[in-house]
Amino acid sequence: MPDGSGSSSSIPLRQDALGTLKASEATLFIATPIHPKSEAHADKVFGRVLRPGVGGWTREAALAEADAVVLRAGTIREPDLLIAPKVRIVARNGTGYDSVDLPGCVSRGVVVTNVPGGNAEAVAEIALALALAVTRRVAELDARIRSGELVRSITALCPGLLGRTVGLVGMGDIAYAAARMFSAFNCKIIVYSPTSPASRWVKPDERYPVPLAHERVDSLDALLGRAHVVSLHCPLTPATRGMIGPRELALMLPDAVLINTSRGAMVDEDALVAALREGRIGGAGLDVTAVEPAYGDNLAKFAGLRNVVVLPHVGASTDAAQEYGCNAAIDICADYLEGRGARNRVA
Ligand SMILES: O=CC(=O)O
Repeated sequence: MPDGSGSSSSIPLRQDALGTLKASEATLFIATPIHPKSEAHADKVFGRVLRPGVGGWTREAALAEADAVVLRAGTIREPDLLIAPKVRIVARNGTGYDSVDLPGCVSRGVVVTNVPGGNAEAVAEIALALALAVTRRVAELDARIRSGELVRSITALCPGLLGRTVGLVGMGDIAYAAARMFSAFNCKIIVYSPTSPASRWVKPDERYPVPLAHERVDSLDALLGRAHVVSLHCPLTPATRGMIGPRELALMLPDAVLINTSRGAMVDEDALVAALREGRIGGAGLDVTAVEPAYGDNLAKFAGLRNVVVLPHVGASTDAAQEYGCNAAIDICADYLEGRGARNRVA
């Protein structure tokens, strides 16, 4: 994963070729709707804000005019870049940037940025919510009583979360926030990351003034063999795509629960469904699926599985996270166009 210090590409940046531009005279393209307060912020900062489907603008026409793009949901791919000759920056509100064609941007001198950490607490909350929902059978029992079934409490026994071992894969801001939250349930935190330095896990920060008790394990296999909850918190890269497949599922404890709030493609869903159907693991909580949106046929494979809770990729969808992250992406675009550099640059 890039370190955020910018790429060393020899391709000249569009910004350098075109010179700086006042945001108040520039055009911002907001690719998909963002938090209403951030929509208003964009209108204040930029001279013109274009939104597909608003004021007669199509996505194509707006891209052709835009100097900068703010991306929340959706993607910016090669065909978009081909029709966006003026775009100098794509600013993603979010941690992941797999939705942006990075090589395509780099080859055109377009800078890409993200907002790391801006939604860490929000995503961690959803990881915790999913872990509770699955280990306490919340969604299953709700669905059963609503369908008219009389459920006696003695038939609803479950392992619960208190004191269990939570294995976090990844050591970024989201994993850190998740570790703090799971710690409140007296969980033992074990973490595995092939790449991350662990500095902030031992140095308290202002939000968590005591060092975070955790044990770092040196392989994914070691984590899978011990964790009652396995929670994924790494970016989707060629190395992490399909990282949880049949072999890894077979290494998990028989009552273990898999939580994925990162990217669906990190899990081999067919192997996961087979493991769940055969009762080889305890359950799964998925905020992300291989094919999104989680709707209609995309969800068919999970039909009838009571031990799975699926959400429509809402980890980052709190008011606070969205307003903060979208405002940050807008400000990053303005700063960059006006010559103050590209904060959180990933390409
Ligand atoms: O999915 C959400 C993000 O990338 O922040």
